[in-house]
Amino acid sequence: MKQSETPSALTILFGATGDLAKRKLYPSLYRLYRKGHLESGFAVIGTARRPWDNDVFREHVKKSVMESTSVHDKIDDFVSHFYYLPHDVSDSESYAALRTLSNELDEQYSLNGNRLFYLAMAPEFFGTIADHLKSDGLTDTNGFGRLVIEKPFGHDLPSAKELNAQIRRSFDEKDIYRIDHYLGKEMVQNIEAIRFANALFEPLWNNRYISNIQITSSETLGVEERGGYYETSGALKDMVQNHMLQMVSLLAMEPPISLQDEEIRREKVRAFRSMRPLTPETVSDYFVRGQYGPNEEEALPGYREETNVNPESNTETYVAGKIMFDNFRWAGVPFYIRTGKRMPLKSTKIVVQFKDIPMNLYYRPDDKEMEPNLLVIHIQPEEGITLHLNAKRAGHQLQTTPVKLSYANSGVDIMNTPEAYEKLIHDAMRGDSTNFTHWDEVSLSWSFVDVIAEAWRNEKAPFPNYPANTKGPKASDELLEQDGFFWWPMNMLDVDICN
Ligand SMILES: NC(=O)C1=CN([C@@H]2O[C@H](COP(=O)(O)OP(=O)(O)OC[C@H]3O[C@@H](n4cnc5c(N)ncnc54)[C@H](OP(=O)(O)O)[C@@H]3O)[C@@H](O)[C@H]2O)C=CC1
Ligand SMILES: O=C1O[C@H](COP(=O)(O)O)[C@@H](O)[C@H](O)[C@H]1O
Repeated sequence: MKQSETPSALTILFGATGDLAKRKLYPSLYRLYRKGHLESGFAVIGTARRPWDNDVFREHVKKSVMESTSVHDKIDDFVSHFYYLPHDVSDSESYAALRTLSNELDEQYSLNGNRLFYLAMAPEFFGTIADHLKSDGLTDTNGFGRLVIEKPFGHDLPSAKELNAQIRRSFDEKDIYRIDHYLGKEMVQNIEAIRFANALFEPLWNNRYISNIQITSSETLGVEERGGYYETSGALKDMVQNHMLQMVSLLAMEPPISLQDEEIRREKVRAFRSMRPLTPETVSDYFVRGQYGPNEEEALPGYREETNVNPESNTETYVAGKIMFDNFRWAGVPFYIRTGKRMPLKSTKIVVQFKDIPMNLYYRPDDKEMEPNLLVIHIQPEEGITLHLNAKRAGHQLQTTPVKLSYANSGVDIMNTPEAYEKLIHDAMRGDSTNFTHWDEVSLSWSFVDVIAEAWRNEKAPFPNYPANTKGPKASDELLEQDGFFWWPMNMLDVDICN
């Protein structure tokens, strides 16, 4: 579908007074508006319990946009499309009022009955809201009715199944858009283009030429004010079950026969299915965990000192793991992943390490081993690609020197890079579900992660095991050392910005 073909639609936002709406959703809608993607008509109804009115809500939306960008053209026209309805999600009467307002706005803005129901609320409400939307007639229009839901989708496979069954009572799978915001990131979407639009890589994309793949997503922040949620989640469920495994599946999948959403999904699901399953006995061979402790020199608290965290908490704030695929393409190639809070760097990168050449004809002046070729995909904060090669050292017949070929989204490109949420909201409006997670992917990733979570629940860890603002527990390095590898240092891999 072309960018210009965004249909007119009413967005009904549950959780309109919340943090996600303020920080991500309103600024993203404004960016879509400024780029002209909402020209065919739009209106937004925000709902939450707070007794706000349209004016208070519009001021709130305006403020959130102003805080996120220095460009504010036509902001008053933009916010004039926003309406607020105080609403308790478990109260039937609220839905009658919502239906009346929706029908009025549908007519006023000629929205053709198209509706996007965006649930930016705690997951325990998802089932109730979906039920009411159907039983109280909000889905009963001639246009589309799509349900956009935030993570977490359950906290294990049984709860995810239950939640799925609940929302499927009211919505078909094709109308359910499960958000994984990593799939909206420009360079995550670029993984497919790098693989399938270059003659150079796809022939090498297998166990004959690749020795291992490393994905790192590190954060400098701690849990901040989300201790309550994080205690029930930990890094495994917060980051690995969704974002990390999604990136793994895009790297491991077979080429799809087209870029249609169902074709890509089919290949991702096949990749998930070929991940080697773990057992309670093998978990510790493949996965390790960590929890940050205090860093007194830098006055950083440990995880156990954070608000709403149990002082004896066994929750992991760091995970490193090795994922093996039992299929022809990847047999023997480890995919290493690691993610953690309170690390020294905010950075997400993928490193594809190629195998060494079979025989070395050159040497390095410092007697070091020649470095392997690396393809580095910089997801954030910088966006780009770097290819690490070896070239002849000028003036020396037999010596090589490492060189980098870099492409970085910079200047105009980076300013035009859509925010992940902007892209995903736009996709949901256009009915493109490629970058949303299908139930099959969710259920397979929970099956994989549940075994690890269960093993860890049953065994107390020697936490804390890394000080805040350091690179994680020793066990993470050992995981690779036992296979003869090491984590490529993040700072060494920084992309050179070419303007
Ligand atoms: N914040 C973030 O960065 C991210 C959040 N998410 C997910 O997004 C969702 C929302 O998160 P977040 O915005 O942080 O949460 P908040 O706690 O900030 O917001 C929750 C919202 O729900 C409303 N609410 C709570 N109870 C009811 C009720 N009974 N009836 C109607 N409205 C109610 C609250 O408004 P009121 O009190 O006025 O009723 C508020 O608007 C969660 O699923 C979270 O996991 C995902 C990724 C990142
Ligand atoms: O979903 C989540 O992601 C963020 C990290 O996202 P990023 O885009 O900043 O990399 C993480 O902080 C949060 O705990 C988790 O819920």
